Amino acid sequence: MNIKRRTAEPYKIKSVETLSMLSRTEREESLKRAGFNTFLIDSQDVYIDLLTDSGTTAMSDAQWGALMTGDEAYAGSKSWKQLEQAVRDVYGYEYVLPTHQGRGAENILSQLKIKEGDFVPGNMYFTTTRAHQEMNGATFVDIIIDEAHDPSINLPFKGNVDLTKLQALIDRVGANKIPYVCLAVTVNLAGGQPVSMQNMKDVYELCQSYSIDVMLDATRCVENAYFIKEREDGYGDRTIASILKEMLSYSDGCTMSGKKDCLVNIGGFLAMNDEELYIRSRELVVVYEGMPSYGGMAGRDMEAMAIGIREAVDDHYIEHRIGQVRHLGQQLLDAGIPIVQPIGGHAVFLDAKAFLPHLAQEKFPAQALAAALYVDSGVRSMERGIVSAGRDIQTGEHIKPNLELVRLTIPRRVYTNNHMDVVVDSILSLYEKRDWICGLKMVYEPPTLRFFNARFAPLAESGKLIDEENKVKQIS
Ligand SMILES: Cc1ncc(COP(=O)(O)O)c(C=O)c1O
Ligand SMILES: N[C@@H](Cc1ccc(O)cc1)C(=O)O
Repeated sequence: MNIKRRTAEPYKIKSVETLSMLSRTEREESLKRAGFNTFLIDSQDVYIDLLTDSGTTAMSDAQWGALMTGDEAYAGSKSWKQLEQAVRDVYGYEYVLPTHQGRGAENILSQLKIKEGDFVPGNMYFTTTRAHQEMNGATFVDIIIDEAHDPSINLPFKGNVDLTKLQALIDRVGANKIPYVCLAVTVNLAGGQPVSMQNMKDVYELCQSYSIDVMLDATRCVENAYFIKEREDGYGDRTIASILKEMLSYSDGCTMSGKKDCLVNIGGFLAMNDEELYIRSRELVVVYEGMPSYGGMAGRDMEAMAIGIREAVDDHYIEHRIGQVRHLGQQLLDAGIPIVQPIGGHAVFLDAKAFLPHLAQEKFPAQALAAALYVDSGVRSMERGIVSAGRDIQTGEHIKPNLELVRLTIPRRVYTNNHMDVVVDSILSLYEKRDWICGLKMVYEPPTLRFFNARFAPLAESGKLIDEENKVKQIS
């Protein structure tokens, strides 16, 4: 008999947190209070929280144990030494500075490197990263391959940079107007898509020939390493740790949100090999974050992060992590639900344009779908479409991204595959009722990073987001 052997979690559960299970009416009320924005729903009203994989990790017993050993000294904390050493060992950069989270590092890097009128190329934008670049006077330029903007194209390395786009930008504006290339591994908004080792090498070589730095957004770099092991020739027998080290060697430094691939609930860092940049960054760390020996983190947080950095490169951990995301995504694909392909590293992304073709993009289909999913089952997801893209800084018009997505983001080591199955069932049932889901109008719009706090209302006259009783087919 040909038995397909299954695998299970490479950990067992030592402590549990009870989930709240509201009635549908209670969820409808909660959503209304939240202005139909899943960011504004109280977490106690959520059953399965797939809003983000950021800071939502379950820590290991070793990490919890280490909290007690945290050195809370204002200066020279020994916990900082542990963290610094872990970054040096696992990531390979010479200089490290702690920050309270990823955007703390983005702030410092952008302030130091960007001058008014500069251009920062990147493989698709990320909200906070672009906000810091723009606040410092730069224009973000997207240099990701075109295919990344099409949810249905299946490519192994859909996060790759199009080198002709990078070369064209250098030719157009000149290398001296490009302070650095911001290379994300993986690419969050493209669907958690990886960059190949070859592409990282090529970008680095091209940049070196023009003395342009390559600064990684290393937030999900371990997930990227896994895809290289799985998909790129010559890496199948290598450890994740060695692939990761090689990846980062094709860069001059990185910003890191420790809340993802460092397996902790808070923290981040800025790392680099250039001593001069390090000294200047240290000056800003004391202004914005705290002493360079804690940077906004408690000593106990740094102890936990030092351990998380090493745990994340365990081959069994990462194989299960990516496997769980696929467990969710593959069932949706098999059932014909439109999702971004291939399935990425940290999340499954529903293609809201294809799910709700009756809603024009100005009616916020991804926002409406995320809200409808919450009503259906208490599963919280996140809009990643026109609301997240914001407005063009020049024209003030909505930026209309090709990708209008709902992100189902899987926290690390938190949920079981049974939870994933519940999510699948809810999405399948919603797909059957999709015609009855109406669009939204934005009734409050904050000026920056609007998706966090914006408020919406249903466009349907009934005021109902899903009119199941009357089965009213919604048209745009
Ligand atoms: C790709 C990427 N870069 C940067 C950040 C910023 O990190 P943080 O949330 O820790 O500030 C995030 C998440 O916010 C992210 O997903
Ligand atoms: N980086 C986290 C938290 C976050 C969410 C949305 C943002 O636009 C910014 C930050 C995430 O991607 O989930």
